Amino acid sequence: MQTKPRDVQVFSVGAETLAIRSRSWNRLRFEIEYALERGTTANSFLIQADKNALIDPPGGTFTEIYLDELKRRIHLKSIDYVVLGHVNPNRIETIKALLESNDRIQFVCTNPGAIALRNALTDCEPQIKVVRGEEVLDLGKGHTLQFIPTSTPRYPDSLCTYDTKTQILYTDKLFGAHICGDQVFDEGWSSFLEDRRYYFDCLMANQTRQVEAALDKIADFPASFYAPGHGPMLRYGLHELVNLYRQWSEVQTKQNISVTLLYASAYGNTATLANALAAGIIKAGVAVESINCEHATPSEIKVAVEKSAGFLIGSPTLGGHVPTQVQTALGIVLATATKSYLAGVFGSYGWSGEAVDIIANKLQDAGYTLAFDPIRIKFTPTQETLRFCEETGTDFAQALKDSKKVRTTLNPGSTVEQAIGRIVGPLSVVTVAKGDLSTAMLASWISQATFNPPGLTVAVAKERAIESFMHEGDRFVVNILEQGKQVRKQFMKKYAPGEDRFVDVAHETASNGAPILKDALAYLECRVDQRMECGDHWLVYGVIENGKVMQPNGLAAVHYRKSGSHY
Ligand SMILES: Cc1cc2nc3c(=O)[nH]c(=O)nc-3n(C[C@H](O)[C@H](O)[C@H](O)COP(=O)(O)O)c2cc1C
Repeated sequence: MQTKPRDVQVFSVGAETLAIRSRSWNRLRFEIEYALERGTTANSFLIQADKNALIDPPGGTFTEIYLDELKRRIHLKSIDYVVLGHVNPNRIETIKALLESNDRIQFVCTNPGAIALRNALTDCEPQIKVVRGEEVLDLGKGHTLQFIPTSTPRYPDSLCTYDTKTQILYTDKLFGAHICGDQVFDEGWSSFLEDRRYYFDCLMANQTRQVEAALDKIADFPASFYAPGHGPMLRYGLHELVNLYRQWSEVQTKQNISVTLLYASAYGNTATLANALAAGIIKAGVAVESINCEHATPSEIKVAVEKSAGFLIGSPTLGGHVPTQVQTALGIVLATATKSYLAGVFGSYGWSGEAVDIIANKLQDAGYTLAFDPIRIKFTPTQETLRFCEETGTDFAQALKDSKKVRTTLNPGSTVEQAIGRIVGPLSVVTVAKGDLSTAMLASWISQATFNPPGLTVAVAKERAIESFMHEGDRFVVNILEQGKQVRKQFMKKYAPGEDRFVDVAHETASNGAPILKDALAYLECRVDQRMECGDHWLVYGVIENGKVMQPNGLAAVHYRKSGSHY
């Protein structure tokens, strides 16, 4: 893992335009969108024309190094505008520091952005230019800024900005990726595809209606490149990624089952939990429609609930209460959803946390089944609690699929199904560990794939918890089990979200960090080289870097089946 200190990279990306990229080489935060651990960049931009505009200053972790670098390029006092693609609590620290040097700054943002900014800056009266879409901002020297509000549940104040001179479209959250590196543009763009897809799955897939609307809006602006808030700029793979965003969105819209995810979040903690739950649900092939209760109309909520088979309600506790907007949403749910809907409740709290219990009790009193114990998380969620939420989301989706009796496309009892059942593989336990987290999966869809380099493939169901630990560059161990030994039993049971898979299992740590089962016949230490999306599974190709036979006289346990419709 990289241990370089944070730094700031400055690069000219167009006439009078600098990209100022604050870089974190390590995982920046716990939110699941950072889980691939490739670091990130917080991209800010400076346009120096007759007037000077700064776009998207970074969050508090970068304030000092960012301002030091910025001061080398411009007197802070000569900044006229700060354009905000969205306002979040994180960014406020840098905004306050900018205001201390220059109280003349005019902020440019949407109306929800202005409200958030005024709430966060209680000890001053920031000058704000609210944009709704028709306004233009003339900076001189040909730089005219146009604004495109692209509100989403997660970022209701989201704003894209277009500069007519450079034809740069500043896309903020859209088209980002959490990757850190020296590369400013996306040369060899397809090599970032896994990161972009992961970012989409975590942040966009639960709000595809709004993402598709945003894509339609920005399509009208001829862009030389897209400048997202995180990761490399999009020049070479621009059209391809826009098409992929459409395709990935369409996959969600076409799912047969959907869940409505209703929440409110004053400080972002409940929203983070909502995102992790959504990622777990989506991974299991069930669509999610996220609704931020603070910004949704009653009819939007009603329509979403009517279309779905289950709902989740998330709420912080504020002043011992459920915020009014969540209460209203709850009322609509109670009036709309039949008792067959599967339900779940979650929320972040500070000390008493009544909101979650109030909602859970109301739902239970009304006769709904809660699919999991209400999740209450104190203040900011940790890496473990977010994993727990993700797995809970997956179980929730599975329960819905079971209740709807979603079947494989194989015809039970057919000759094809029986023939497929004759495909055999070594019964194994695949193990992984990352930071404090570890997990395992019983697997038999494993096969040697290459001689040079030595490599194998493992088919991992999309909803499997271990899937999140098997991205490019991740390490894993295949423990091949021995015939006649009963190791498999421990791994055949159904685990609760976050449950430790290694209790009472003799194991040690491989040089790649993953657990080796001491009772295995042999083990192979692998590095994920590629993964391929194949229907309901990911086919993971791993290069074998180390391995050992532990029982030289033993035989591999082989899994014989009568039918190809189960493992
Ligand atoms: C004005 C205010 C009132 C709060 N009241 C309560 C409370 O009564 N009980 C409680 O457990 N936490 C309370 N909290 C703590 C929040 O629930 C906690 O910060 C939580 O993480 C907020 O979740 P959010 O980020 O999703 O808004 C309060 C926080 C604030 C700012």
